[in-house]
Amino acid sequence: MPEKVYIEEIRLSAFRNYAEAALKLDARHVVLTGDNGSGKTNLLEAVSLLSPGRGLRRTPYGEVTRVGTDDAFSIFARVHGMEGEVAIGTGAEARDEGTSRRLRLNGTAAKTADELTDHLRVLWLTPAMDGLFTGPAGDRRRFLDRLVLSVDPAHGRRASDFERAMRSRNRLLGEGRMDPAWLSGIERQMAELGVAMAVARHEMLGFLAHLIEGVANDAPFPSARLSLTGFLDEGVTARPAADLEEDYAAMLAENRYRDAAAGRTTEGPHKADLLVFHAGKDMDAGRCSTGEQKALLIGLVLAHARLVGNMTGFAPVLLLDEIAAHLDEGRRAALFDLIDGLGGQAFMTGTDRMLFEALGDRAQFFTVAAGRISG
Ligand SMILES: Nc1ncnc2c1ncn2[C@@H]1O[C@H](COP(=O)(O)OP(=O)(O)OP(=O)(O)O)[C@@H](O)[C@H]1O
Repeated sequence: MPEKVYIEEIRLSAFRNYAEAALKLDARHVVLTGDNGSGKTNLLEAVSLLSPGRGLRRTPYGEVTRVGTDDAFSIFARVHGMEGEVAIGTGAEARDEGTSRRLRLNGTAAKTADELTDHLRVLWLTPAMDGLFTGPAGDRRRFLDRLVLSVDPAHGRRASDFERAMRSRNRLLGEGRMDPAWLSGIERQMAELGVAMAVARHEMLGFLAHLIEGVANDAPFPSARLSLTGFLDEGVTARPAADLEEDYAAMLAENRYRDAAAGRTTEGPHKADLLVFHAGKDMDAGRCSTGEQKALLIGLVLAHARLVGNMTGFAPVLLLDEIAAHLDEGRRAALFDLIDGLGGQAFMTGTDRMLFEALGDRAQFFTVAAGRISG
């Protein structure tokens, strides 16, 4: 069983509907119940900001800061982390800050938010992800990239470097500057980064497939079969990276005039799509029922959590927003056992405390009402 990482304390200031709030925790799971709009998801969002990126809602930081306050939001947490106890402080520099936040680890300014992954990994499942299988490919790509990022923090840097190179290429093409030497240099860089991204994504699918295979057929959550399409496809696993880079660089060179006319790069890792099949029914997830899709998603997130635990030796912190709402009693109890079996700390929300009864004393229970938390 992987070691447990858990949040011992979290304090919020000027965060969403919280003026000030503090939560002291032991290593158990955390159940937050309260009415709609009371602040349950906001609290999960604060925990999600203990990982790199913009958190589970991906909103600009200016919107996160409490309306009507002059000070920017801040979050402080004490975590029993992967390298022992750590104090994490984060928040926006200024009230209207959109895209950057400061981060201190044990009182010292961190160079990049990636340093957070040395201490804890945070994974989440929210109702906003319910449309994942039927929504745009970009959402599924982002979902997959987050999976990769949680075991391979360098994936984020590769993706942003690729984006930057692609923007330079698009700009040159858009301005009609068809300088072959300059373009070839950029395209070579795009090829290296793009193939590395594709390989990392395929590797993640391989790991997950291996893990899912080991799950019994009668498990309460159906198994997913995953594949990638839209960029290099099967070739990624079958051929050496150097050959794939050659192919992609050649493709980019050949597409220059077409891409100039389209105003964008038409082929690349930014065009990939994650295909999800309900393995038991051999059915495209997008055509499964709402309940089946939710169950598939839960199964996928739990498999991912197990993978992170196996690969790092530490169980991730799980944020499960309204996880119990649409499950019958038997499935709920089975879900809690599965979550507990992962060995980490899970935060779960719902409107009704009764839904979480089967957790018993495996969880600490809190009530949230209008931006206040009580035990
Ligand atoms: N920047 C902000 N300043 C003040 N309040 C905000 C801010 N952003 C969001 N809110 C408010 O926070 C409230 C709580 O939202 P939250 O999503 O946490 O509710 P919830 O308890 O998860 O509810 P539900 O059960 O409906 O999902 C909402 O009423 C929202 O308007």
